Amino acid sequence: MTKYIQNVKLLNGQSELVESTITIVDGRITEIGGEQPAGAEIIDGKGNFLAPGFVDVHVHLREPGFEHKETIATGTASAAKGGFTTICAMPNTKPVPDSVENLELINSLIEQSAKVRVLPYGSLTVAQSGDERTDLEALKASGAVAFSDDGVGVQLAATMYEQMQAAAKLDMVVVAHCEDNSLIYDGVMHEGKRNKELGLLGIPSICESVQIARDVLLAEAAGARYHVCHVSTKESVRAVRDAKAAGIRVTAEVCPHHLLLEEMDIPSDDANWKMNPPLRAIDDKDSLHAALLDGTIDCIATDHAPHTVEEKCCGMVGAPFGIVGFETAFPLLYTQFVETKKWTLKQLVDWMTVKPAQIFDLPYGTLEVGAAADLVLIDLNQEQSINPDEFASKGRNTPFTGWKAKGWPVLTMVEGNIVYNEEAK
Ligand SMILES: NC(=O)N[C@@H](CC(=O)O)C(=O)O
Ligand SMILES: [Zn+2]
Ligand SMILES: [Zn+2]
Repeated sequence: MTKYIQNVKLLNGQSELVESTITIVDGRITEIGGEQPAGAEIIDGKGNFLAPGFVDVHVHLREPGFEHKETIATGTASAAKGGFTTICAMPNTKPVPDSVENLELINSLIEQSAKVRVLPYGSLTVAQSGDERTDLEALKASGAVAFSDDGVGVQLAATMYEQMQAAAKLDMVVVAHCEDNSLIYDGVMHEGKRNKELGLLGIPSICESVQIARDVLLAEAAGARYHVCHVSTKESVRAVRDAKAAGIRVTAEVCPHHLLLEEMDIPSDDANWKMNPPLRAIDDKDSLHAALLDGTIDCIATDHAPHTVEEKCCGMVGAPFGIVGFETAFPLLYTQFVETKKWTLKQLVDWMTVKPAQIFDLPYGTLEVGAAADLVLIDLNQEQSINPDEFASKGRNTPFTGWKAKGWPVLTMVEGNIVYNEEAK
């Protein structure tokens, strides 16, 4: 089966858009800029920008166990609509993928209903309880992309150290949600200025940064590959930067919301602004930008975390942490940072494709000949305002309602198959 996408613009190494074509045979890219092959199915790119499908190494699909928030079907439909073609699913489901049996159950659910490529994490501890360690070798053999207890921090240094040693033997990455439970202080937002104005308890920056500082030293001692989730504070940035300078094998991700928002943007006690880690101070936000630009932070990940309207209805105190991310990530980052010339389009695309793929040795996020034809066509001129009622996700929990943005995906393909088409709406 041959497909030929004509009339598209591709990025070159100088971040310029150049007219081209893509030929796909049996789900793989076979030629870039070639002539139309005889008998090919023709797809008109209509002059839109064509990028590698986005790779998101931090997402929550909620199934099994929390299908009222999201399912693999709705979560992957949301990913496809946002231009994501490979996503790594976090293990805070019920059951937790802490055994071969549970991971195989998740694999079979993915097989049944995923619209994009889903690579599941295995957990670091049984039931993510932080006590009993999981069998990482068995989880790897059953297809775990990496290991994480995301949703909670690993409290005991020895547990983290021993799992890092086990992961190092397997040449696998340990992925950490860094949060010291003794430093949460029942907070629901950042401990700074805005929480006092709103009369809400705050989570201090050290809650995150001290655990990162601990972990990079453990990773050094274990010789492990260590990846930090959703970095949010300037002290965390410094810990990662210093660790990299010392030759420790650490990588890090940042979420769109931490690049776009800070604590003072929170309009009121509204749980659509509640996520973990919380929106920090403006100098934290600035340091995240500097860290992306200097390579301290390697990539962008959404931490797509859907919850129900009922759970998010009634203020921050009772609500769960988390906001959705797939369908707003690219348009917001493109509009706010590429259109304004802070970043090049190539930088943004690399942070959402090859950079995350490299951390996990994934062969995705590239348009090279021979690669899987995972791609997204994006209309860079189309402007829309964000309306959660139009999300393919079950989640409506976003702080970006009403924001105007350009750069909307119009067609997404995984292995040459169309998984989202704006025209089919
Ligand atoms: N980020 C969040 O605020 N919430 C995530 C958990 C997590 O990523 O730590 C969730 O699962 O809802
Ligand atoms: Zn987390
Ligand atoms: Zn998460």
